[in-house]
Amino acid sequence: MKAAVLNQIGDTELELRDDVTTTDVGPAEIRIRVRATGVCHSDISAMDGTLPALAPGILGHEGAGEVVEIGGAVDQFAVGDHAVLTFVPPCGTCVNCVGGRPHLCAIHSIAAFMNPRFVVGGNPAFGYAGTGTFAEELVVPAAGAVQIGADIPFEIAALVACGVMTGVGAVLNTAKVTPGSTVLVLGCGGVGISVIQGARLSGAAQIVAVDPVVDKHEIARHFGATHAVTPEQVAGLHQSLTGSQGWDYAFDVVGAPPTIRSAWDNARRGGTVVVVGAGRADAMVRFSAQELFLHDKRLLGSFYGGADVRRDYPMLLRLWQAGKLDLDGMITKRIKLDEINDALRALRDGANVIRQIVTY
Ligand SMILES: NC(=O)c1ccc[n+]([C@@H]2O[C@H](COP(=O)([O-])OP(=O)(O)OC[C@H]3O[C@@H](n4cnc5c(N)ncnc54)[C@H](O)[C@@H]3O)[C@@H](O)[C@H]2O)c1
Ligand SMILES: [Zn+2]
Ligand SMILES: [Zn+2]
Repeated sequence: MKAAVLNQIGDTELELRDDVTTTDVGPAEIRIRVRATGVCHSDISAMDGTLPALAPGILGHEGAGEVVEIGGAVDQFAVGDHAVLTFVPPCGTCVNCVGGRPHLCAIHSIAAFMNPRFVVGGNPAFGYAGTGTFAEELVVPAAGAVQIGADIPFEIAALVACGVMTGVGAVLNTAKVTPGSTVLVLGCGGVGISVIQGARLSGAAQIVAVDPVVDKHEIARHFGATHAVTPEQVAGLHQSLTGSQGWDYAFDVVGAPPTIRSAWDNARRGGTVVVVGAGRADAMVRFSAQELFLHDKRLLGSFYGGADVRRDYPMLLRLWQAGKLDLDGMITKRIKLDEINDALRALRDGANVIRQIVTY
């Protein structure tokens, strides 16, 4: 089959090949024919070494498709089912799963680092984050997919698998934004726009979107931002909009020390700071020992939007069906796998794209 292969960490291009295969479907696994996948910044972060990944490998982790084969012990899927993938398949029995925090389950994620599920030119190759949706087919544990209705377009379903779950989930599950509150969102990519939509759904009274790419400001307003500015303009709004008190909630959706620091500085005393952006392991953010207690702020990390995928994927798709969550509008461009390197370049260069979707 066709797939885009990352040969080594540090490569800026993926190699398009048509001789890629998967491993056989194990008893507790399923084979999915990928029908749509988004391109997320975390794919670029795998290529440049910001986030852990193994090479050779197949990137892509925001996908949806059709079940085409099931293992002997799988009873929750049938061939022909439509499904959304997840890069954190919950094992169901570990302390995190039992404790109601299945997005922190590491059982399948660790296994994915040890068990390559692709074969490229006769050699084993890893699926990024246990997935690998830049391939026409992939094999995942049955827990790595959630069944959806056949009436939901695959491109809409794909968005939910990472960006929308992460962004809306950071608002609803992690921060628990309350009606009437004020929200600052740093970064207006696919995940940041999802944070803006989550804040709008939560009834936030003021949503200030920040992005250096001015063309994204109008898009941010379309999705619910009440104000949209460049990073340089934040200080002015801090004064004029919040009376120099700061915002109730501040989200970093970039993952760089300056934006994390800005989220902290711009949250009000007693406010909530949420780090959604995924930064490098060696990038440090400085806080004084005094400010951490004195301002009584909540500094929260948000991994995968605190997702309980079996609860939250259907919830997000119901919101879309009800016209309350705009997913169609997040698709800037539909492309074929052959154009994947252009799409990665556009995202890396900060072009005016929210989500580019590969359809198969
Ligand atoms: N927490 C998680 O589990 C999780 C899941 C998915 C993605 N992520 C991370 O979320 C981040 C966003 O992902 P994305 O796909 O939306 O990326 P993206 O590239 O589409 O968007 C990032 C946006 O940040 C903007 N930006 C750059 N510098 C800025 C600054 N100084 N101030 C404000 N905005 C700035 C860019 O112009 C761009 O619009 C990435 O770090 C990604 O790896 C985290
Ligand atoms: Zn992602
Ligand atoms: Zn678990």
